[in-house]
Amino acid sequence: MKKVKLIEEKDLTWIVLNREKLRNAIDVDVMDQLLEALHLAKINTSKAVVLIGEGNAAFCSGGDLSVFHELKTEQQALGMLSKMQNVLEEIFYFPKLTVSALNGTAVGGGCELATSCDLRIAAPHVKVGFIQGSLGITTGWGGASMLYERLPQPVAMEMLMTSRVYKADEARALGFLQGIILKEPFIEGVREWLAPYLKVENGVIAAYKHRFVDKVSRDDLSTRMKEEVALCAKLWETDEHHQAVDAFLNRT
Ligand SMILES: CCCC(=O)SCCNC(=O)CCNC(=O)[C@H](O)C(C)(C)COP(=O)(O)OP(=O)(O)OC[C@H]1O[C@@H](n2cnc3c(N)ncnc32)[C@H](O)[C@@H]1OP(=O)(O)O
Repeated sequence: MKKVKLIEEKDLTWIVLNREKLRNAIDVDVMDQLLEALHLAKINTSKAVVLIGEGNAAFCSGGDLSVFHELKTEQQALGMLSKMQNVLEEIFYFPKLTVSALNGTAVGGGCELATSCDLRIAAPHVKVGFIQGSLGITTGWGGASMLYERLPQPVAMEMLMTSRVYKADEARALGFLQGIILKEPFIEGVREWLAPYLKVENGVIAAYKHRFVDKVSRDDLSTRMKEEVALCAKLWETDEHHQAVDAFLNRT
């Protein structure tokens, strides 16, 4: 079974993280399959891409700790972190509208993934949090550099430094989320919320997207993300990080 599903419709391409039992955690296969799905979404005729997770418990629980826990050293971590940085960059500069539809909780790298999209919308039960700090690391996929592009600096700093987990309405008030989807089923609510964006032609969406990404130099953002990834890789090999992950994996 594919770990990432692609559903192509006329106006929307849905990219679905398909690991419900592991709360849609991201391993190396998911990274490869995300890139593949993005490539197909780029060349089809849809206007927007929606990232979503299977089930309603989690949008994405971040990196797959059951496998990434095997990465012990800075160098080992760097390879994995850089690979996902590349995926996030692809999404940030994607030539169509990109939306993270949070049908469940987004924590750690799951929040970084959501940040790479132009817009974030969520079901009311959802929680979001850059919890990396509580695991003795920082954002490792370049998510902080992107968050500083998306939110006012004090708000981004609060979310990152406190490692707090926010309820959906709190995240909406901070501006991290642009909408709360009350309608059920969630997917229908997402379609309804996005409908006004999809009334215009592809060229209009592409043009306005271009105006935004044009002002964020790719070289500059990429350099900042690489520095962020390298710093996270350093923290990755500390005892504090390994002990925190052990505690999660061995909880009773
Ligand atoms: C590498 C880049 C940086 C990062 O992403 S660091 C952040 C890593 N992520 C985390 O620490 C989040 C860990 N997960 C959680 O806090 C919770 O599972 C979460 C997402 C709030 C969902 O809670 P619940 O709905 O109560 O589900 P649960 O805890 O019982 O989990 C169900 C099964 O999924 C597993 N799982 C959840 N998140 C995972 C992850 N990131 N990697 C690997 N396995 C993960 C969890 O161990 C459990 O497995 P099992 O059913 O006990 O075998």
